[in-house]
Amino acid sequence: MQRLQTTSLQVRDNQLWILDQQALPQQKNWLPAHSVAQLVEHIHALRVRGAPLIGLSASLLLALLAEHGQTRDQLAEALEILRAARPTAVNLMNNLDRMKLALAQETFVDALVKEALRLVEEDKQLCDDIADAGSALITPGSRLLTHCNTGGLATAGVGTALGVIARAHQQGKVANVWVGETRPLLQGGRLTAWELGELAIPYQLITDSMAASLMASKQVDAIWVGADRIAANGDVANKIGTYSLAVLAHYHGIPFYVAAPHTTLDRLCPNGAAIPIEQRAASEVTGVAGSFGNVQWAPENAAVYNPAFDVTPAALISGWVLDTGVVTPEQVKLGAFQPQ
Ligand SMILES: CSC[C@@H](O)[C@@H](O)C(=O)COP(=O)(O)O
Repeated sequence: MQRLQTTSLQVRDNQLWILDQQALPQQKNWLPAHSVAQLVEHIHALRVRGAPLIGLSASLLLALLAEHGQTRDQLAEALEILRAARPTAVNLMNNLDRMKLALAQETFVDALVKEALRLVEEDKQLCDDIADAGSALITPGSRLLTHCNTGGLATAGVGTALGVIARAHQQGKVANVWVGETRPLLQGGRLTAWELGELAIPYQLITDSMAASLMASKQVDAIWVGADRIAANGDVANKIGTYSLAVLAHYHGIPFYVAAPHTTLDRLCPNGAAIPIEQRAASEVTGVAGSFGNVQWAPENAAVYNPAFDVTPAALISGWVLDTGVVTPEQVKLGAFQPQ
């Protein structure tokens, strides 16, 4: 396969490499994702993360394995293992459905490579289209709040919610970005803060629990988040903490927007209650481990609840900003996301 480089994925020497998003921003380590076992482990450890990126990395790996001579049966098995690597983000399943069609073709090696590269190119365009549609909703002088990381690290392009913010910044409309640190794994504090710094966009980092008082003191004009899955009724699964921001925004009369590509839509999922929510290890809540060091603050064997995502009901969302344009609450009620 040709050489390929996005912010956090690389194909070189006919192998897949990933930028370790658990070590950022302190370390910039490119790690091998040469086998299904390696990539699945990276996804579980959130070294590869962000709904679009997970789907793209799995598709690229399948194509590379095909080029390395794996049989159709081996690839079909690999595809199913990759599909199960992350339950909440539907982009993975959507991308792999397309790869499955390519695998069924007679010249499947060629078809898989072309399809994986097409998915990467499409994702860049989806991000650009979301950024165009979303930035039109942002008024000059805006103070925006975002959660988790939805930027170039999480996609092949400029990102989703963060792409909107970056585009609006280019248009001179962003006064400040409030970045929620996003406990427990700090995707906001580590990744979004880093990306905003690289883009020279003014931001201030807050702990998640500071959002309410910021809104009460009228320092937030709009909230922009991404999505891991959008159900047919408009409910949205996204990083844990998104729902509390939506409730707070509703109370304070602040617009709350969800930005995502159409590959995040799951028309067959009737509502948020049907979205599987990944539960994660207690150790993520009882302390920190990894490139920050190894610190445990909770008592040994503390009981922990650690869902990775929550569901924001459609009723709290002001608009779903897709690559196809802005979908309003009225359009969602009339069935815009229902099976076609
Ligand atoms: C463009 S990324 C969209 C979502 O995947 C993002 O908002 C999010 O919740 C990411 O969670 P993460 O667990 O860090 O992958």
